[in-house]
Amino acid sequence: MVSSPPDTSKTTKLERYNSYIRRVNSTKLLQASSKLLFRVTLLVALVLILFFTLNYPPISENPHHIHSKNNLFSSAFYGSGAVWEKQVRHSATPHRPNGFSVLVTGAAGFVGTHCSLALKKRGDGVLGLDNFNSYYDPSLKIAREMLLGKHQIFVVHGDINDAELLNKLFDIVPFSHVLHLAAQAGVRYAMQNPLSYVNSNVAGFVTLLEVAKSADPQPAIVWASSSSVYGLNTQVPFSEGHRTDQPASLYAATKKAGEEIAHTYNHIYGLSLTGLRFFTVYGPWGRPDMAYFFFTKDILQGKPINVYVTQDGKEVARDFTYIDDIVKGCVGALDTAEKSTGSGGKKRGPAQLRVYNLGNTAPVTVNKLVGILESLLNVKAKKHMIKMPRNGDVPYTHANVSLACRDFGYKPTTDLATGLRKFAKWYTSYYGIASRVKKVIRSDD
Ligand SMILES: O=C(O)[C@H]1O[C@H](OP(=O)(O)OP(=O)(O)OC[C@H]2O[C@@H](n3ccc(=O)[nH]c3=O)[C@H](O)[C@@H]2O)[C@H](O)[C@@H](O)[C@@H]1O
Repeated sequence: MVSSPPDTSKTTKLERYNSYIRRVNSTKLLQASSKLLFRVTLLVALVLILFFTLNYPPISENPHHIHSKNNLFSSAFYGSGAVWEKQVRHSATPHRPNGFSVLVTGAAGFVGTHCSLALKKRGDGVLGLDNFNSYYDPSLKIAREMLLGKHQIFVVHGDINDAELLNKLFDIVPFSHVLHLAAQAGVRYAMQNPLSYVNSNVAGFVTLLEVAKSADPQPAIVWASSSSVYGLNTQVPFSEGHRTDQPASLYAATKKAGEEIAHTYNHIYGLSLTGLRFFTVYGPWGRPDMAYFFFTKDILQGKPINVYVTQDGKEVARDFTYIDDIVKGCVGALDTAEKSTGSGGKKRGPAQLRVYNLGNTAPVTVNKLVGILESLLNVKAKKHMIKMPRNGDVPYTHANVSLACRDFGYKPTTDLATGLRKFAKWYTSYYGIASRVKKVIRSDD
Protein backbone atom coordinates (compact mmCIF):
# COMPACT_ATOMS: atom_id res chain seq x y z
CA MET A 1 0.00 0.00 0.00
CA VAL A 2 1.28 3.24 -1.08
CA SER A 3 0.63 5.79 1.52
CA SER A 4 -0.35 9.19 0.27
CA PRO A 5 1.70 12.13 1.36
CA PRO A 6 0.27 13.87 4.37
CA ASP A 7 -1.79 16.94 3.68
CA THR A 8 0.59 19.69 4.68
CA SER A 9 -1.24 22.54 3.09
CA LYS A 10 -2.86 23.48 6.45
CA THR A 11 0.34 23.24 8.48
CA THR A 12 2.27 25.18 5.84
CA LYS A 13 -0.28 27.94 5.89
CA LEU A 14 -0.18 27.99 9.65
CA GLU A 15 3.62 28.13 9.68
CA ARG A 16 3.64 30.89 7.08
CA TYR A 17 1.11 32.79 9.12
CA ASN A 18 3.15 32.30 12.31
CA SER A 19 6.33 33.38 10.61
CA TYR A 20 4.52 36.46 9.27
CA ILE A 21 3.30 37.30 12.79
CA ARG A 22 6.86 36.79 14.13
CA ARG A 23 8.25 39.14 11.49
CA VAL A 24 5.60 41.76 12.21
CA ASN A 25 6.28 41.45 15.93
CA SER A 26 10.03 41.63 15.56
CA THR A 27 9.70 44.69 13.31
CA LYS A 28 7.41 46.28 15.92
CA LEU A 29 9.89 45.32 18.62
CA LEU A 30 12.71 46.76 16.57
CA GLN A 31 10.79 49.97 16.02
CA ALA A 32 9.83 50.19 19.67
CA SER A 33 13.35 49.55 20.87
CA SER A 34 14.85 52.03 18.43
CA LYS A 35 12.27 54.59 19.65
CA LEU A 36 13.26 53.79 23.20
CA LEU A 37 16.93 54.00 22.28
CA PHE A 38 16.34 57.37 20.60
CA ARG A 39 14.51 58.72 23.65
CA VAL A 40 17.14 57.44 26.06
CA THR A 41 19.91 58.98 23.89
CA LEU A 42 18.00 62.26 23.78
CA LEU A 43 17.57 62.22 27.55
CA VAL A 44 21.24 61.42 28.16
CA ALA A 45 22.28 64.19 25.74
CA LEU A 46 20.00 66.66 27.50
CA VAL A 47 21.35 65.69 30.91
CA LEU A 48 24.92 66.01 29.63
CA ILE A 49 24.25 69.41 28.05
CA LEU A 50 22.65 70.62 31.27
CA PHE A 51 25.52 69.25 33.35
CA PHE A 52 28.23 70.89 31.26
CA THR A 53 26.34 74.16 30.94
CA LEU A 54 25.96 74.48 34.68
CA ASN A 55 29.28 73.02 35.69
CA TYR A 56 31.87 74.38 33.34
CA PRO A 57 34.37 74.90 34.90
CA PRO A 58 33.60 72.10 37.42
CA ILE A 59 31.62 73.04 40.51
CA SER A 60 34.62 72.93 42.79
CA GLU A 61 36.34 75.53 40.65
CA ASN A 62 33.27 77.49 39.73
CA PRO A 63 30.72 77.61 42.51
CA HIS A 64 30.06 80.95 40.97
CA HIS A 65 27.14 79.87 38.79
CA ILE A 66 24.90 80.30 41.82
CA HIS A 67 24.97 84.06 41.63
CA SER A 68 26.52 85.10 38.41
CA LYS A 69 23.63 85.24 36.00
CA ASN A 70 23.09 88.96 35.51
CA ASN A 71 26.09 90.76 36.86
CA LEU A 72 28.58 91.71 34.18
CA PHE A 73 31.46 92.01 36.59
CA SER A 74 30.79 88.98 38.70
CA SER A 75 30.09 86.66 35.81
CA ALA A 76 33.56 85.34 35.29
CA PHE A 77 33.35 81.99 33.59
CA TYR A 78 36.66 81.08 32.10
CA GLY A 79 35.87 81.21 28.48
CA SER A 80 36.20 83.07 25.30
CA GLY A 81 34.10 85.08 22.92
CA ALA A 82 33.48 88.75 22.37
CA VAL A 83 31.55 89.39 25.60
CA TRP A 84 34.18 87.73 27.76
CA GLU A 85 37.00 89.63 26.03
CA LYS A 86 35.14 92.86 26.49
CA GLN A 87 34.81 92.18 30.21
CA VAL A 88 38.52 91.37 30.45
CA ARG A 89 39.51 94.52 28.56
CA HIS A 90 37.10 96.78 30.39
CA SER A 91 38.20 95.59 33.83
CA ALA A 92 41.90 95.99 32.98
CA THR A 93 41.58 99.48 31.51
CA PRO A 94 42.92 102.25 33.79
CA HIS A 95 40.75 105.27 34.55
CA ARG A 96 43.45 107.78 35.42
CA PRO A 97 46.21 109.32 33.31
CA ASN A 98 49.24 107.01 33.21
CA GLY A 99 47.30 104.45 35.25
CA PHE A 100 48.53 100.88 35.49
CA SER A 101 46.94 97.87 33.97
CA VAL A 102 47.44 95.16 36.57
CA LEU A 103 46.84 91.45 36.39
CA VAL A 104 46.22 90.34 40.00
CA THR A 105 46.61 86.59 40.44
CA GLY A 106 44.90 85.18 43.52
CA ALA A 107 42.46 88.10 43.31
CA ALA A 108 39.76 86.27 45.26
CA GLY A 109 42.26 85.59 48.03
CA PHE A 110 42.67 87.68 51.17
CA VAL A 111 45.52 89.99 50.12
CA GLY A 112 44.48 89.86 46.45
CA THR A 113 41.02 91.23 47.16
CA HIS A 114 42.27 94.13 49.27
CA CYS A 115 44.99 95.08 46.79
CA SER A 116 42.64 94.87 43.81
CA LEU A 117 40.18 97.22 45.53
CA ALA A 118 42.92 99.70 46.43
CA LEU A 119 44.30 99.77 42.89
CA LYS A 120 40.87 100.12 41.32
CA LYS A 121 39.95 102.88 43.73
CA ARG A 122 42.82 105.06 42.57
CA GLY A 123 42.03 104.51 38.91
CA ASP A 124 44.21 101.60 37.86
CA GLY A 125 42.82 98.86 35.64
CA VAL A 126 42.61 95.53 37.46
CA LEU A 127 41.95 92.10 36.07
CA GLY A 128 41.67 89.29 38.62
CA LEU A 129 42.60 85.66 38.11
CA ASP A 130 41.80 82.95 40.65
CA ASN A 131 41.24 79.21 40.57
CA PHE A 132 38.82 79.22 43.54
CA ASN A 133 40.31 76.04 44.93
CA SER A 134 38.92 74.47 48.06
CA TYR A 135 41.97 74.75 50.36
CA TYR A 136 39.57 76.75 52.51
CA ASP A 137 35.87 77.46 52.17
CA PRO A 138 35.41 78.68 48.56
CA SER A 139 32.21 80.51 49.53
CA LEU A 140 34.39 83.14 51.21
CA LYS A 141 36.31 83.52 47.94
CA ILE A 142 33.02 83.90 46.08
CA ALA A 143 31.89 86.55 48.55
CA ARG A 144 35.16 88.41 47.96
CA GLU A 145 34.62 88.08 44.22
CA MET A 146 31.17 89.60 44.57
CA LEU A 147 32.72 92.49 46.47
CA LEU A 148 35.20 92.96 43.63
CA GLY A 149 32.35 92.76 41.11
CA LYS A 150 30.61 95.64 42.86
CA HIS A 151 33.72 97.68 42.16
CA GLN A 152 33.83 96.72 38.49
CA ILE A 153 36.66 94.22 38.91
CA PHE A 154 36.29 91.12 36.81
CA VAL A 155 37.83 87.88 38.08
CA VAL A 156 38.69 85.22 35.52
CA HIS A 157 38.25 81.70 36.87
CA GLY A 158 41.45 79.99 35.91
CA ASP A 159 44.75 78.62 37.06
CA ILE A 160 48.23 80.11 36.83
CA ASN A 161 49.39 76.78 35.43
CA ASP A 162 47.15 77.31 32.41
CA ALA A 163 49.64 78.89 29.99
CA GLU A 164 47.09 79.01 27.20
CA LEU A 165 44.74 81.11 29.32
CA LEU A 166 47.57 83.38 30.48
CA ASN A 167 48.74 83.92 26.91
CA LYS A 168 45.21 84.76 25.90
CA LEU A 169 44.91 87.35 28.68
CA PHE A 170 48.21 88.93 27.64
CA ASP A 171 47.01 88.92 24.01
CA ILE A 172 43.92 90.88 25.02
CA VAL A 173 45.58 93.25 27.51
CA PRO A 174 49.09 94.76 27.43
CA PHE A 175 49.49 94.51 31.22
CA SER A 176 51.95 97.01 32.65
CA HIS A 177 52.16 95.08 35.95
CA VAL A 178 51.42 91.71 37.46
CA LEU A 179 50.69 91.48 41.17
CA HIS A 180 51.24 87.78 41.68
CA LEU A 181 49.57 86.62 44.88
CA ALA A 182 48.17 83.25 43.82
CA ALA A 183 49.87 80.59 45.91
CA GLN A 184 49.39 77.58 48.10
CA ALA A 185 49.57 79.23 51.50
CA GLY A 186 49.80 77.80 55.01
CA VAL A 187 52.90 76.53 56.74
CA ARG A 188 51.62 73.36 58.39
CA TYR A 189 49.39 72.07 55.56
CA ALA A 190 52.55 71.43 53.53
CA MET A 191 53.02 68.14 55.40
CA GLN A 192 49.58 66.96 54.31
CA ASN A 193 49.69 68.06 50.67
CA PRO A 194 53.28 68.78 49.64
CA LEU A 195 52.67 68.65 45.91
CA SER A 196 50.11 71.43 45.94
CA TYR A 197 52.95 73.74 47.08
CA VAL A 198 55.18 72.64 44.24
CA ASN A 199 52.29 72.95 41.81
CA SER A 200 51.27 76.50 42.76
CA ASN A 201 54.38 78.12 44.19
CA VAL A 202 56.96 76.65 41.84
CA ALA A 203 55.30 75.34 38.65
CA GLY A 204 52.60 78.03 38.63
CA PHE A 205 55.13 80.79 39.17
CA VAL A 206 57.33 79.48 36.37
CA THR A 207 54.34 79.24 34.02
CA LEU A 208 53.46 82.85 34.76
CA LEU A 209 57.07 83.99 34.25
CA GLU A 210 57.30 82.10 30.97
CA VAL A 211 54.26 83.93 29.67
CA ALA A 212 55.40 87.30 31.08
CA LYS A 213 58.88 87.04 29.55
CA SER A 214 57.40 86.50 26.07
CA ALA A 215 54.78 89.22 26.42
CA ASP A 216 55.25 92.45 24.57
CA PRO A 217 55.48 94.65 26.54
CA GLN A 218 56.88 92.56 29.38
CA PRO A 219 55.10 93.53 32.61
CA ALA A 220 56.87 94.43 35.86
CA ILE A 221 56.08 91.74 38.42
CA VAL A 222 55.53 92.16 42.15
CA TRP A 223 54.90 88.89 43.97
CA ALA A 224 54.31 87.44 47.42
CA SER A 225 57.21 85.73 49.10
CA SER A 226 57.02 85.02 52.83
CA SER A 227 58.64 85.73 56.20
CA SER A 228 58.95 81.96 56.49
CA VAL A 229 62.02 82.05 54.19
CA TYR A 230 64.05 83.11 57.26
CA GLY A 231 63.42 79.62 58.63
CA LEU A 232 65.94 78.73 61.29
CA ASN A 233 67.67 82.11 61.11
CA THR A 234 68.22 83.37 64.66
CA GLN A 235 69.39 86.91 63.93
CA VAL A 236 66.63 89.39 64.79
CA PRO A 237 64.98 91.48 63.54
CA PHE A 238 64.97 89.64 60.23
CA SER A 239 66.66 91.69 57.51
CA GLU A 240 66.72 91.00 53.79
CA GLY A 241 70.45 90.34 53.89
CA HIS A 242 70.13 87.54 56.47
CA ARG A 243 70.54 83.93 55.47
CA THR A 244 67.47 82.25 54.01
CA ASP A 245 68.93 78.88 53.14
CA GLN A 246 67.44 76.97 56.09
CA PRO A 247 63.69 76.78 55.43
CA ALA A 248 61.79 74.97 58.20
CA SER A 249 58.84 73.93 56.02
CA LEU A 250 58.22 72.90 52.43
CA TYR A 251 56.05 76.01 52.14
CA ALA A 252 59.06 78.15 53.04
CA ALA A 253 61.25 76.15 50.67
CA THR A 254 58.88 76.79 47.75
CA LYS A 255 58.80 80.52 48.52
CA LYS A 256 62.58 80.56 48.72
CA ALA A 257 62.66 78.67 45.42
CA GLY A 258 60.45 81.43 44.02
CA GLU A 259 63.04 84.02 45.00
CA GLU A 260 65.76 82.08 43.19
CA ILE A 261 63.55 81.55 40.15
CA ALA A 262 62.85 85.29 40.12
CA HIS A 263 66.59 85.89 39.98
CA THR A 264 66.91 83.60 36.96
CA TYR A 265 64.11 85.25 34.97
CA ASN A 266 65.46 88.67 35.81
CA HIS A 267 68.94 87.62 34.73
CA ILE A 268 68.04 85.88 31.50
CA TYR A 269 65.02 87.78 30.23
CA GLY A 270 65.23 91.24 31.82
CA LEU A 271 62.00 90.87 33.80
CA SER A 272 61.56 93.44 36.56
CA LEU A 273 60.82 91.41 39.70
CA THR A 274 60.02 92.42 43.28
CA GLY A 275 59.43 89.80 46.01
CA LEU A 276 57.60 90.87 49.16
CA ARG A 277 58.16 88.87 52.34
CA PHE A 278 54.81 89.16 54.14
CA PHE A 279 54.78 88.69 57.91
CA THR A 280 51.62 86.88 59.17
CA VAL A 281 49.01 89.11 57.54
CA TYR A 282 45.61 89.38 59.26
CA GLY A 283 42.41 91.41 59.00
CA PRO A 284 38.86 91.55 57.62
CA TRP A 285 38.15 89.06 54.81
CA GLY A 286 41.10 87.04 56.10
CA ARG A 287 42.07 83.40 55.67
CA PRO A 288 40.12 80.87 57.78
CA ASP A 289 43.16 78.59 57.98
CA MET A 290 45.11 81.14 60.01
CA ALA A 291 45.27 80.99 63.81
CA TYR A 292 43.68 84.38 64.62
CA PHE A 293 40.72 83.44 62.38
CA PHE A 294 39.99 79.95 63.65
CA PHE A 295 40.75 80.97 67.24
CA THR A 296 37.94 83.54 66.91
CA LYS A 297 35.59 80.90 65.55
CA ASP A 298 36.47 78.33 68.22
CA ILE A 299 36.39 80.81 71.11
CA LEU A 300 32.91 81.96 70.06
CA GLN A 301 31.75 78.34 69.82
CA GLY A 302 33.20 77.48 73.23
CA LYS A 303 35.68 75.04 71.68
CA PRO A 304 39.22 74.58 73.04
CA ILE A 305 42.18 76.06 71.19
CA ASN A 306 45.81 74.94 71.12
CA VAL A 307 48.29 77.67 71.94
CA TYR A 308 51.79 76.60 71.05
CA VAL A 309 54.90 77.03 73.14
CA THR A 310 58.41 76.13 72.03
CA GLN A 311 60.03 72.81 72.92
CA ASP A 312 61.76 74.52 75.84
CA GLY A 313 58.49 76.05 77.07
CA LYS A 314 58.94 79.60 75.72
CA GLU A 315 56.08 81.58 74.23
CA VAL A 316 55.70 81.66 70.44
CA ALA A 317 55.46 85.10 68.82
CA ARG A 318 54.65 86.61 65.44
CA ASP A 319 55.11 89.98 63.81
CA PHE A 320 51.37 90.11 62.97
CA THR A 321 50.81 92.65 60.18
CA TYR A 322 47.51 94.34 59.43
CA ILE A 323 46.16 94.02 55.89
CA ASP A 324 45.94 97.76 55.18
CA ASP A 325 49.66 98.13 55.90
CA ILE A 326 50.40 95.23 53.55
CA VAL A 327 48.26 96.83 50.83
CA LYS A 328 50.24 100.05 51.17
CA GLY A 329 53.44 98.04 50.82
CA CYS A 330 52.18 96.25 47.70
CA VAL A 331 51.07 99.49 46.07
CA GLY A 332 54.38 101.15 47.01
CA ALA A 333 56.28 98.27 45.43
CA LEU A 334 54.18 98.53 42.26
CA ASP A 335 54.68 102.29 42.09
CA THR A 336 58.45 102.01 42.35
CA ALA A 337 58.81 98.97 40.09
CA GLU A 338 60.85 99.83 37.04
CA LYS A 339 59.87 98.59 33.61
CA SER A 340 61.12 95.22 32.45
CA THR A 341 63.84 95.61 29.85
CA GLY A 342 63.25 92.66 27.57
CA SER A 343 60.86 92.05 24.75
CA GLY A 344 59.79 89.04 22.75
CA GLY A 345 61.61 86.76 25.18
CA LYS A 346 64.95 88.59 24.79
CA LYS A 347 66.76 90.64 27.41
CA ARG A 348 67.71 94.17 26.26
CA GLY A 349 69.50 95.33 29.40
CA PRO A 350 69.75 94.85 33.16
CA ALA A 351 66.42 94.98 35.02
CA GLN A 352 65.34 95.65 38.57
CA LEU A 353 65.41 92.74 41.06
CA ARG A 354 64.24 93.44 44.62
CA VAL A 355 63.18 91.71 47.84
CA TYR A 356 61.52 93.49 50.78
CA ASN A 357 60.21 92.60 54.22
CA LEU A 358 56.67 93.82 54.86
CA GLY A 359 56.01 93.32 58.58
CA ASN A 360 54.74 95.26 61.57
CA THR A 361 58.11 95.45 63.41
CA ALA A 362 56.40 94.59 66.73
CA PRO A 363 56.16 90.87 67.53
CA VAL A 364 53.32 89.77 69.84
CA THR A 365 53.02 86.38 71.53
CA VAL A 366 50.21 84.09 70.45
CA ASN A 367 49.09 84.04 74.06
CA LYS A 368 48.68 87.82 73.98
CA LEU A 369 46.76 87.58 70.71
CA VAL A 370 44.34 85.20 72.41
CA GLY A 371 43.99 87.66 75.32
CA ILE A 372 43.03 90.46 72.90
CA LEU A 373 40.46 88.22 71.21
CA GLU A 374 39.00 87.23 74.59
CA SER A 375 38.44 90.84 75.55
CA LEU A 376 37.03 91.80 72.14
CA LEU A 377 34.64 88.86 72.02
CA ASN A 378 33.90 88.97 75.72
CA VAL A 379 34.42 85.21 75.96
CA LYS A 380 37.08 83.33 77.93
CA ALA A 381 39.06 80.99 75.66
CA LYS A 382 39.56 77.35 76.60
CA LYS A 383 43.31 77.37 76.09
CA HIS A 384 45.47 74.28 75.83
CA MET A 385 49.11 75.29 76.04
CA ILE A 386 50.93 72.61 74.06
CA LYS A 387 54.40 72.13 72.63
CA MET A 388 54.60 73.32 69.05
CA PRO A 389 54.34 70.22 66.83
CA ARG A 390 57.39 69.62 64.66
CA ASN A 391 55.58 70.53 61.46
CA GLY A 392 57.47 73.40 59.93
CA ASP A 393 56.53 76.15 62.35
CA VAL A 394 59.11 78.66 63.58
CA PRO A 395 59.02 80.10 67.09
CA TYR A 396 59.46 83.79 66.34
CA THR A 397 59.32 86.36 63.55
CA HIS A 398 60.28 90.02 63.58
CA ALA A 399 60.67 92.22 60.51
CA ASN A 400 63.18 94.94 59.86
CA VAL A 401 61.40 97.08 57.26
CA SER A 402 63.96 99.83 56.78
CA LEU A 403 64.56 98.88 53.13
CA ALA A 404 60.87 99.16 52.23
CA CYS A 405 60.67 102.39 54.21
CA ARG A 406 63.65 103.82 52.33
CA ASP A 407 62.48 102.79 48.86
CA PHE A 408 58.73 103.43 49.03
CA GLY A 409 57.96 104.94 52.42
CA TYR A 410 56.53 101.75 53.94
CA LYS A 411 55.53 102.42 57.54
CA PRO A 412 53.08 100.11 59.33
CA THR A 413 50.55 102.03 61.42
CA THR A 414 48.11 99.47 62.85
CA ASP A 415 48.84 97.69 66.13
CA LEU A 416 47.47 94.22 66.81
CA ALA A 417 44.67 95.33 69.17
CA THR A 418 43.35 97.87 66.66
CA GLY A 419 43.63 95.48 63.73
CA LEU A 420 41.97 92.60 65.57
CA ARG A 421 39.07 94.86 66.57
CA LYS A 422 38.48 95.60 62.89
CA PHE A 423 38.76 91.91 62.10
CA ALA A 424 36.33 90.91 64.87
CA LYS A 425 33.86 93.53 63.73
CA TRP A 426 33.99 92.18 60.19
CA TYR A 427 33.88 88.55 61.38
CA THR A 428 30.78 88.97 63.52
CA SER A 429 29.01 90.93 60.84
CA TYR A 430 29.98 88.59 57.98
CA TYR A 431 28.85 85.51 59.88
CA GLY A 432 25.72 87.26 61.16
CA ILE A 433 26.57 87.06 64.85
CA ALA A 434 27.20 90.74 65.56
CA SER A 435 24.30 91.03 67.99
CA ARG A 436 25.69 88.14 70.08
CA VAL A 437 29.04 89.87 70.40
CA LYS A 438 27.94 93.32 71.49
CA LYS A 439 31.31 94.37 72.83
CA VAL A 440 32.93 94.32 69.39
CA ILE A 441 30.19 96.51 67.96
CA ARG A 442 30.26 98.94 70.89
CA SER A 443 34.01 99.31 70.82
CA ASP A 444 33.98 100.23 67.15
CA ASP A 445 31.25 102.89 67.45
O1 LIG B 1 54.50 85.15 57.69
C1 LIG B 1 54.29 84.36 56.78
O2 LIG B 1 54.97 84.39 55.81
C2 LIG B 1 53.23 83.31 56.91
O3 LIG B 1 52.28 83.72 57.89
C3 LIG B 1 51.31 82.76 58.19
O4 LIG B 1 51.93 81.68 58.84
P1 LIG B 1 51.99 81.70 60.41
O5 LIG B 1 52.78 82.85 60.88
O6 LIG B 1 52.44 80.36 60.85
O7 LIG B 1 50.46 82.00 60.81
P2 LIG B 1 49.37 81.13 61.58
O8 LIG B 1 49.25 79.79 60.98
O9 LIG B 1 48.16 81.96 61.67
O10 LIG B 1 50.02 80.97 63.04
C4 LIG B 1 50.21 82.11 63.84
C5 LIG B 1 50.84 81.70 65.14
O11 LIG B 1 49.91 80.90 65.87
C6 LIG B 1 50.55 79.70 66.29
N1 LIG B 1 49.51 78.65 66.32
C7 LIG B 1 48.99 78.18 65.18
C8 LIG B 1 47.99 77.22 65.21
C9 LIG B 1 47.55 76.73 66.42
O12 LIG B 1 46.65 75.85 66.51
N2 LIG B 1 48.10 77.21 67.56
C10 LIG B 1 49.07 78.17 67.55
O13 LIG B 1 49.55 78.60 68.62
C11 LIG B 1 51.67 79.45 65.31
O14 LIG B 1 52.70 78.72 65.91
C12 LIG B 1 52.09 80.88 64.98
O15 LIG B 1 53.04 81.30 65.92
C13 LIG B 1 50.59 82.30 56.93
O16 LIG B 1 49.73 81.23 57.21
C14 LIG B 1 51.54 81.94 55.83
O17 LIG B 1 50.80 81.67 54.65
C15 LIG B 1 52.48 83.10 55.63
O18 LIG B 1 53.34 82.91 54.59
